[in-house]
Amino acid sequence: MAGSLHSSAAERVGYITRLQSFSACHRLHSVHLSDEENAKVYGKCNNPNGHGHNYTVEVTVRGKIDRVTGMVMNLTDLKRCIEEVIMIPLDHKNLDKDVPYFATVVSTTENLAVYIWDNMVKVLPPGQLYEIKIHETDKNIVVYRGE
Ligand SMILES: Nc1nc2c(c(=O)[nH]1)N=C([C@H](O)[C@H](O)COP(=O)(O)OP(=O)(O)OP(=O)(O)O)CN2
Ligand SMILES: [Zn+2]
Repeated sequence: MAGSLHSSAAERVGYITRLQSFSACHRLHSVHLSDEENAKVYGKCNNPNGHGHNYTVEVTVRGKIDRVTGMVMNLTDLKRCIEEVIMIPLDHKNLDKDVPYFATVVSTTENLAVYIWDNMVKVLPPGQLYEIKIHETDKNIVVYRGE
């Protein structure tokens, strides 16, 4: 088809997403703030006893749909990456105490998305990671695209 965006020679781009749920506890507390400031900024989420979430992460990869395989990437490979980057270090963990990154970085969902992004790019083919979306609760959702 002459002039078509998707002539037979063109490559099509697709987005594939895999969902992964995990459970973890945390406390919102910044090392850059006093105890009083922490209590004021984070309220109940600064309670020293912490609290838990059942997080759901959406990992989206963008890439050319390979003509031969029909895939952007094999979802089985993405599943392996998610196991390594999300499940092993984060599931059933205390984010602040068990994950060294969060010793000095406050464990907000924004920072959790950055942590997952930074580690996911290390195990995925270059330039393929498109988006990390985290559902912290049914109502609280964070998106990070590496900016
Ligand atoms: N910008 C951010 N704000 C807040 C974060 C965060 O990660 N980024 N996190 C929290 C708390 O950790 C916690 O997630 C809040 O939980 P909660 O208020 O219970 O969640 P809901 O709003 O969904 O609950 P409802 O009380 O039913 O509305 C706080 N802020
Ligand atoms: Zn929380």
